[in-house]
Amino acid sequence: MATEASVNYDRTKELKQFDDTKTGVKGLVDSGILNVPKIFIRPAEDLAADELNSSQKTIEVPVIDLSNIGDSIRRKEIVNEVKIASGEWGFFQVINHGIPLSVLDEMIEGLRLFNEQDLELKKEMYSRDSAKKVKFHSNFDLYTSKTADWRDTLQLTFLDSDPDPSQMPPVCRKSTMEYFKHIKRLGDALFELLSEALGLQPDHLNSIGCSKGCSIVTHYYPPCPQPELTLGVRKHADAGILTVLLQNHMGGLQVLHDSQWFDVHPTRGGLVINVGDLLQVLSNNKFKSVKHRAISSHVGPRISVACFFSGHASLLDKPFGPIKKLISEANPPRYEEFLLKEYFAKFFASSLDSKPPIDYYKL
Ligand SMILES: O=C(O)CCC(=O)C(=O)O
Ligand SMILES: [Fe+2]
Repeated sequence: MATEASVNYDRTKELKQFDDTKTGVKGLVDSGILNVPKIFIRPAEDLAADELNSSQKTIEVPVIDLSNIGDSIRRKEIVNEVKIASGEWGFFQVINHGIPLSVLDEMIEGLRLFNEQDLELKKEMYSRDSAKKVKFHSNFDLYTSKTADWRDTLQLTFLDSDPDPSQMPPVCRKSTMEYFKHIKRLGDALFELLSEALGLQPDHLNSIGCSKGCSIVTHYYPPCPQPELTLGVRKHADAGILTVLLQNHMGGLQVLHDSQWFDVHPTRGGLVINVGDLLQVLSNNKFKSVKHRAISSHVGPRISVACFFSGHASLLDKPFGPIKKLISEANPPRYEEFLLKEYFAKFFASSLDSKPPIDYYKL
């Protein structure tokens, strides 16, 4: 039954008003709001589901130490840990991955400066233009989702080239270029481990272009006056191949495991790795792409940097599906082949809370 409040609520108008400010969630917080606007409030059934999914946890998201990865005995152990974590959790953290702490800290600091700079400067970069490789906005799916998330995003997409420094916001240009260089190298190393964990040659995933082409999507989660009513990011699985995530010390990321939410505790110097839907497809369900979310908090900001490896742009027109070597009579394909171009078109036309595009290709 429509209540007086719902009759008087013009969601589209409120979304547009928020979008037109071009200053995102941080702009709202800076204006001194004390209540979360309705466009961000989660439906009552979502809030109730949280009660069911919270209980005492005695296990933790796996942490994998990559030191001595060149040692053949240690490497076998690491590959085995990656195999178990990718198959059971779809999530793990890596430590001693070779990226200096200063590079991680400077990346986070550059983003803090970007988000906390003069609002007028940020406004100039605010855009929803899909052709723009570098843009700032809040909620890529603002107009298609049921609930907006309490976060702002600076997105840097490079599917067919390396980043162009001249396109980067000056305040975080140097730190982002440096981070990108390191993350590409780590991506290659992770895809080698994942290939081995699937029983393939180490270069298999890299040779099909998995580590080429990535988007660096950075998030700024301002403090929230009523964190119990909204989320930093709704429950979703990542649509790409693999995500490497750097988070600051605030915490808030949670992963759904055995129908329960587990915190992914920030580990100093650690990076969170998660299997995306496309790696679940490539692995023919040997690896799991799992749902995760970020909760909001009275304190902040929380800052995170997701590097989405989604394959080189040249893969967009080629058939994509489970790796042939992983298919047998006993292990038939779980997905039909599809074009990544169509897959991503579906993803960008929908919202994080709608049917994931891989569901269209399940056999
Ligand atoms: O900020 C985080 O910790 C999670 C971000 C995330 O899941 C995403 O951007 O897909
Ligand atoms: Fe995600």
